[in-house]
Amino acid sequence: MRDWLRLLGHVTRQTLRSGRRSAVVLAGLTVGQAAVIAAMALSQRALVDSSAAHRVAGVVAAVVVGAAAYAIMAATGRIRGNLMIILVARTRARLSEEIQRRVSSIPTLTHLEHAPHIDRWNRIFDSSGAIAAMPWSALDSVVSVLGLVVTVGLLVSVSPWLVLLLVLAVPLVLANRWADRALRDARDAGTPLLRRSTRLHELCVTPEPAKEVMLSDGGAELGREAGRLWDQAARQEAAAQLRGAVRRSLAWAVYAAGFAVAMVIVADLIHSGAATVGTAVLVVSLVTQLQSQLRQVLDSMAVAAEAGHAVSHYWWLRRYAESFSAEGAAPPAALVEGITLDEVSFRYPGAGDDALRSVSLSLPAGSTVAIVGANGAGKSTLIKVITGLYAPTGGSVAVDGVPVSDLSPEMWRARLSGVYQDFARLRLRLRETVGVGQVRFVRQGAAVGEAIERAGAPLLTGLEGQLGAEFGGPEPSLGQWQRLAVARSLMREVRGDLPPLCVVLDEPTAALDPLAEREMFEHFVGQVRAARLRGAVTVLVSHRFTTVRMADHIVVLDDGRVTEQGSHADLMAAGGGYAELYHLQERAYR
Ligand SMILES: Nc1ncnc2c1ncn2[C@@H]1O[C@H](COP(=O)(O)OP(=O)(O)OP(=O)(O)O)[C@@H](O)[C@H]1O
Repeated sequence: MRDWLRLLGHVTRQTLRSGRRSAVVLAGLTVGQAAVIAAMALSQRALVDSSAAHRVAGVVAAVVVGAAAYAIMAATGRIRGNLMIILVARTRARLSEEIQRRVSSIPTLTHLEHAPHIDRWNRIFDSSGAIAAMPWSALDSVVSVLGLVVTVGLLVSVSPWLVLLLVLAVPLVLANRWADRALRDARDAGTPLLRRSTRLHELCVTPEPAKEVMLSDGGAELGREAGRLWDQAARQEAAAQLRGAVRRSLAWAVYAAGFAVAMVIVADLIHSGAATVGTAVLVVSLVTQLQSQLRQVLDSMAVAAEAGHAVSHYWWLRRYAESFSAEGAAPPAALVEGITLDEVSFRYPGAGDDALRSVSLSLPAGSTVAIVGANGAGKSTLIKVITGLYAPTGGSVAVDGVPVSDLSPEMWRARLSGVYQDFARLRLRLRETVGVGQVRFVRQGAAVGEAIERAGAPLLTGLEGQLGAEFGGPEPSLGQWQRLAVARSLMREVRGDLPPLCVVLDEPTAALDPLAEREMFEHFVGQVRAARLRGAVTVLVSHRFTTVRMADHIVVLDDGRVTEQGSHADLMAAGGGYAELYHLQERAYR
C-alpha cells in the first residue's frame, strides 16, 4: 500500500508537469460530478415530495435543478473524457521516458538478458497506461464512493432495510477482486509465452536469422510455433476472463435478487400507507443509479488493481537501478599500474554454475593482453566483467588499485572502447553509425571522417547517406560492418578529452582469415597507440594463435579458470596446453 501511495504521488506530480491547468480542470470536473450526482438524486426526491404535497413551485425548482444537473453531466462528460485521454497520453510518454532513462542508468547487462527481469519490463510497459491513469482512477473511485454514499443515504431515508442493498454489493466487490487477480496472474503467466512467440516471429522476419530459417525451410514451422504460443497465452487470458465473468454474473444475480426484495419492501410500504407511489419511483431510480455507481466503483478499482500490480515491478526497477550508485570517483586520467582482478568469480543469474572461477590477473598499464580458450571457456564473460558490463559475484576488479565498484559507472564507461564479438550493424546515416561511438561528437563530420579513415572502413556513401538495403541504402558486407564497428570504437581516440583506459577486441574478426585478422589487430593496436601511451590496456580475444602471439601477455582460460598465463615465449617454453594448441594450429596452416 505504501508503494502504491508513493507511486500515486509520483504519477500525480508527473501529471501536473504534463499539463497543470488541464489537470486542475479535470480534477474540478470529476469532483463536481459528485455534486451533480447528488443534485440529481436530491431533485428526484424533491420532485416526488413536492408533487405529493401539490407544491407547484417545488416541482418546478426540482425539474430545473434536475435538468440543469443532467445537462452539466452530459456537457462535461465529453470534455472530461477528452482531457483525460490527452493527459494520460502525455503522462504515459513522460513515464516511458523516465523508465527508459532509469534503464539506461543501469551500468550492467543482466536486466537486458535475464528472462525474469525482461518479463518485469514487459509488464511495466504493458501497464504504463494504467499507471499513468492512476490519479484519475483513484479520484474516480473516491467520487464514485461519495456518489454511492449519497444514493444509499436517500434509500435509507425511505426504509433502513434498503441499506441491505449495499451489503449485497459485497459479493460484487469480492467477485471483481477475484476476477482482477485471476486476469493479472494469467497475464503474468502469458508474458514469457508472448516474449518467446515474438522472438520466434522475429527470427522469420529479420534478415540475418531469416536466411538460415529459409535454408532449413523452417519458417512455416517457426510461424506455427509462434502462433501456438500466442494462442496459448490468449487462451489462458480468455479462460481467466471467462471465469471472472461467471463470478461477476453470479454476484450480479445476487444483487438483482436483492433489487426484487427491495421492490417487495417498497410495495409493502405503499400497501400499508407508509409510502407513496412517488417513493416507489424514487427507489427504482435510486437503485438503478446505485447499480451504475457500483459499476463505476468496480471499474475504477479494476484500473487501480492493474496499476497496483505494476507498482511492484516499477519499484523493483527503481530500486534495482538505484542499487548501482551513480556516484563514484573519477577514473584516473592515465593508468599507472593497470587493471587487476582479485579472485573474481561470476555466475549468470539463474545459472547452476560459475562462468568464471577465482580469476586473479594483473593487466599492466600500456600492455596488450590476449585471452584464449575453447568455446564457452568464459572469454567474453571475462571481457564483460573487466569492462563493468557484469558486476562480479565474487572478488573484485580494480583500476590503479581503485575497485571499479567505487568508480562512477558513467565516467568509467566513458573511458572504455572496443568492438564486441556480436558488434551492432547500425543501419543509420554513415555519420551516425560511426559517430555514436562518442555521442557528443556525432555531428562532427570531420571527427567521423577521421575515425573512418583510421579504421580503413569503406565510404559506401557520403557521411549523410543512409546505410542498409532495407532503408534503400548500400548494404555493407560483414567485413565492412566490422570496419565500421572499429571506426565507431576509434571515435574515442580521435575526439574526446580523455582517451580510453581499456580497449577490448572480442573476436570481431571471426569472418577474416588468420592473416587478415592479424593485420587488422595490428592496425587497430597501432591506431589506439595514443591511448596505450596513456597506460590503456588492450584486451584481445582470439582463437588464432598468429594474432595471440603478438600480445605482451597471454591468459589461457579453461572452464572459467585461468590455467596458464605469461608471454608467448614463456608459455611455449612451459610446454603446456597453450604450446600444444599453438603447434597444432601451426601445422594446420603450414
Ligand atoms: N547471457 C548468458 N546467460 C547465461 N549464461 C551465459 C550467458 N552468456 C554466456 N553464458 C555461459 O557462460 C559460459 C561462458 O560463455 P562465454 O561467452 O564467456 O564463452 P567464450 O569463451 O567467450 O566462448 P566463445 O569462444 O564460444 O565465444 C558458457 O557456459 C555460456 O553458456
